[in-house]
Order: sequence, then C-alpha cells, then structure tokens
Amino acid sequence: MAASMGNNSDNLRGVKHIILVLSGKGGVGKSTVTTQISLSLVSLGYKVGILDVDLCGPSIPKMLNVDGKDIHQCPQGWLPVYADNNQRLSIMSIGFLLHNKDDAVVWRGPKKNAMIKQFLCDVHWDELDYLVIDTPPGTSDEHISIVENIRQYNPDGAVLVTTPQGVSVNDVRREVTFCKKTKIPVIGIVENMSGFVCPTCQECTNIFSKGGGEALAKQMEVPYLGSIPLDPLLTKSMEDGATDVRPQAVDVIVQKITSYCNSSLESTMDTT
Ligand SMILES: Nc1ncnc2c1ncn2[C@@H]1O[C@H](COP(=O)(O)OP(=O)(O)OP(=O)(O)O)[C@@H](O)[C@H]1O
Ligand code: SF4
Repeated sequence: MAASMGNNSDNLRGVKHIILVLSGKGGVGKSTVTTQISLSLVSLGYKVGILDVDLCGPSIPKMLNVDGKDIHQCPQGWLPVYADNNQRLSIMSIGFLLHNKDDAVVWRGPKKNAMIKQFLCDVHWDELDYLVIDTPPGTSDEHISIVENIRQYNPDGAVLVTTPQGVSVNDVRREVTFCKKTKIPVIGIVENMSGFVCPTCQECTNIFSKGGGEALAKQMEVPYLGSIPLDPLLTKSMEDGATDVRPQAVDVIVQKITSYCNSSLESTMDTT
C-alpha cells in the first residue's frame, strides 16, 4: 500500500454531490450499477469521480480498464486515475493501493476503518460534479465509518441495489433501515438483473418474479428508480473493461438521480 499521509479534510470540498451505492449482499451488481451510473453522468457532461471502497472486492478498475495503474501523490494527497481521454471520469480504488489483492480480506475492523477514513480524506479530487462511492456489501462497521467521514459534506443520499429474488429484497430492507438510522437519505432503489435479455433477439424474459424492488420501495416509502435487465453484452463489456454498452434503463435512472440531487441542492441553498 502507498505511504500513509495526513488527513487532508478539504479534499471533498470541491465535490458538489456525493452518492453512496449500497447493496445488502454481494454479487447483485453494485459495482456495475456504480460504473453505469457514472458513465451516464459523464455522457451528460458532468465531471464524475468513483471511489471504490469495496475493500474485499474492488472491481471498478477492471470494469473501467484501468486495473494495475500506479497511483501518484501530490501535496494534497493521492491523485485519482482518469478512465477517459477527456478527463471527466476519475477513479480511486482500494485495488490500486494493495500489493496483494487478498490483503484487505484479512484485515481486522480497526485497520479497515482507518483505511476507509484515509481513503475518504486523502484523495485529491479537485472539482467534481458527482462523487459516486461503491461500498462493500451489507451494513457493517465499514459503512458506519464511511457515513461518519462524509457526513460533514452533506451527502445527497444512497442508491440501493437489489435483484428480484426475495432474499436480496430482504437485504435491501436492512439497507433502508441502516440509512434511516444513520440519517442518510435514500435516493431510491434500483432492481438489477431484472429479466434476461436474449443475445439473439434482444427479447427480455423475466426469470425471477419481477417488481420486488418496486413493491419494496412502495412499502418502505422510498423512491423506485428503475430496473436494469441482465444483459450478456453488458457482462462482457464489464469484463473487457469496455464502456460502450449502456442499457437505456440506466439513463432513465440517472435522470431521476440528477433531479433528486438538484432538488436537494436547492433545498440546502434555501435553508442557508
Ligand atoms: N445488469 C447486468 N447485466 C449483465 N451482467 C451484470 C449485470 N449486473 C451485474 N452483472 C455482472 O454480474 C457480476 C457481478 O456484478 P458486480 O461485480 O457489479 O456485483 P457487486 O454487487 O458489486 O459484487 P461484489 O459484492 O463482489 O462487490 C459481474 O460479472 C457483472 O458484470
Ligand atoms: S428469446 Fe427468442 S431468440 Fe432468444 S433464445 Fe428465446 S426464442 Fe431464441
């Protein structure tokens, strides 16, 4: 891991909006949704940063084809890696800092929490419209650490990712409770892997019962942002680090996220 440095608490000051991406369990597509949301924001002209704090499974660098890049330091902290030629998408991942990909898996809680704190404070993002934070699965001490370290920057809220299966939906229920307890607003729920897109004819077939995320959103009185189907072309593009396949549903979800964030910014300005 890179040399440690002092906490530069001003590094998030130039970030207009902070969004957390949470999921109740692993493998439901949290990193995919983080990446897709970010690419959609960039396509709208925003300057976006992705902070990959998934200590045990940092997958963002591979998905954006910047795996193995070296991290450089400046007086204010670590410099993120650009994932596009126009320098509108910058990435910082715990994966860049680990010599051995299995290191973080064996860390105890306090070491993980210290790492998260340093990671949130010591990355020099400069000016960003959106910082999208990919968190570890579940609701653990690590999540509390993340929330504690960003609270002073008024994060806009959390996007909760679920899949249509009942067990995943139950996990999201816990995430909603976590957000309520930690006073992080829920921007909304995304149902991922909702139906399967046939690679031959592009027909979408529902394998699991559809609509669990929407029903849960209604029940928990939080917004429903939309569903993203399981698309083998998307799996392949994520594996190859390509950024050319973005389901249409993502842009619709991002429209809802940006209008939520703009209205939360307006209401903050009204009260200041
Ligand atoms: N809508 C989708 N269509 C096709 N493939 C998808 C979709 N969502 C996720 N995947 C694939 O499923 C796998 C798991 O996704 P991802 O890594 O985003 O999950 P995760 O919840 O972040 O997992 P982890 O808990 O390990 O961080 C990846 O191979 C990804 O490409
Ligand atoms: S959706 Fe159509 S093209 Fe795809 S596998 Fe089924 S029948 Fe074949």
